[in-house]
Amino acid sequence: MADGIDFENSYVFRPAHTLTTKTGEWRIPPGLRKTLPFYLHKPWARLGKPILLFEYMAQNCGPISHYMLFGNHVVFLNDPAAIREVLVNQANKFVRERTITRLKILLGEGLLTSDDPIHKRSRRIVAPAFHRQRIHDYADEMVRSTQLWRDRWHNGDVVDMNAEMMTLSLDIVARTLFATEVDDDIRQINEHSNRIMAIYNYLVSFPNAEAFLKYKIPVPGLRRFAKSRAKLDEVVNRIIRERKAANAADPEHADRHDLLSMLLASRDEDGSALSDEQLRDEVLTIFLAGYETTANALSWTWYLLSTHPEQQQAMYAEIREVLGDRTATLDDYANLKYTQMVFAEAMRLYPPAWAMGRKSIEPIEVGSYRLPPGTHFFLSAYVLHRDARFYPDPLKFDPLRHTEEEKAKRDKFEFFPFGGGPRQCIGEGFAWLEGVLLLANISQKWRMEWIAGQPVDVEEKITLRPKYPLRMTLHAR
Ligand code: HEM
Repeated sequence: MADGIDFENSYVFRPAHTLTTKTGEWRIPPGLRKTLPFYLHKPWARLGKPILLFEYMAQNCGPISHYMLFGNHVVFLNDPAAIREVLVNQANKFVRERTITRLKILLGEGLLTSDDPIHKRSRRIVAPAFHRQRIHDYADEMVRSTQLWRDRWHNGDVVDMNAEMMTLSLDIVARTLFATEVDDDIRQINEHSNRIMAIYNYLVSFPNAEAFLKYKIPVPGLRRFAKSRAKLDEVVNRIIRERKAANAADPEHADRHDLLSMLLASRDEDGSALSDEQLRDEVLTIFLAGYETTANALSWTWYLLSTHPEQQQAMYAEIREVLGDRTATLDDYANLKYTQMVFAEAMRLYPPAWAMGRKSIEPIEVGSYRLPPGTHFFLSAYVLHRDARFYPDPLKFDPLRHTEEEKAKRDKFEFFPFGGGPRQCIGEGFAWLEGVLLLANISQKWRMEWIAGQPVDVEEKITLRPKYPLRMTLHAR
């Protein structure tokens, strides 16, 4: 907790205290004295900038802090042991938080949005599509896409690297999920999911949007959403229908080594498969969860490399040594150690899934506190990864923080860009492989130079996007 603040007499802060209600006695962490909207005039409580709020809470109230919002208790955790309690040890006492459950209006009961028991079953059925061996099949497609991409650039081109990574990552998802290039269908999925993501914050804040949608009550933002969702349904359902028909006609070639083949073939222990509706939900979930996160991780990596020529050169030296003029493939992954460390360090500073939330359904004991059911818990990899208690000189880009030796010293929840526990990212292996192979194959041919003087900031939407274009000059090697 910050020194020198008189919590007892502060107008902003309130010390830890005991609260007795009809349902029990609770021990509330230190935090804000009044409900959050009361402070909206403060620079740290600006709408749409929750990172500022979380940083402020962690700095002033310590690793476990509290505020009230619309009658709900909200707790922010900035402590690895407390985060482990929520994500792993007491995971069964939590459900998804509203910022994610609201996505159900788009993703239905897919892996990302559902709670147990639906989640457990989906995870069992979808898991084989992400097994190590299977991900290795996808590596070829990742490499092929990247090769085509890097050959399209010209020496001296100036590009917005975020736009480039979004399109490349989309191509990779299209090839690995549907065994197709970015054709008209994929473009439509992309366009309509982007439209929906653009109004995501509005959708989250809209009270009872589900009922408005169900009864087709005409509200402009929701109408736009419903239109895009109908288009997405049409395209995704058609892709699934056509694939099923093709498989029925030619069962021998049903496995096209893509994610969709795996989802169609997967069975639960009792032999049951995903229904058409579940297939639609999972396909859209994997599409959305899989492409923007990786694209943002890579965009931030290029930004850091282009502004740190020494580290960019060190990575290139490794790539030359491991590959010579060969293209990096799956077998090279393990030897591209510095490249892996660069990707890790970029995700430390700019974790694409910058925050996670849970809502408790039982009393929760964490640290020396006890919170009632219905409390919203938030944790942020962005805030914790930049905490000097865990990373000295935290803003310095230093890939050597991720050597095997350093990693062995670290608690899992000091570096958790992929979360943890039963909801840990199912695509983590996929993302590491895509990130490292793409960095190696592009760096082999290109050096990036940052164009000085541009503004750089984060935009904390559902993922951590660059707020402005990341413009850099490409130099052929
Ligand atoms: C750098 C890239 C990525 C990052 C940083 C990332 C991060 C995360 C995180 C932190 C979670 C857990 C959220 C929570 O606990 O609330 C998650 C879940 C998930 N991710 Fe990823 N992800 C990435 C790439 C991918 C890819 C490539 C795929 C699929 C191809 C994917 C699919 C999913 C799915 C389906 C879930 C929900 C899992 C569940 O709840 O069982 N992600 N991701």
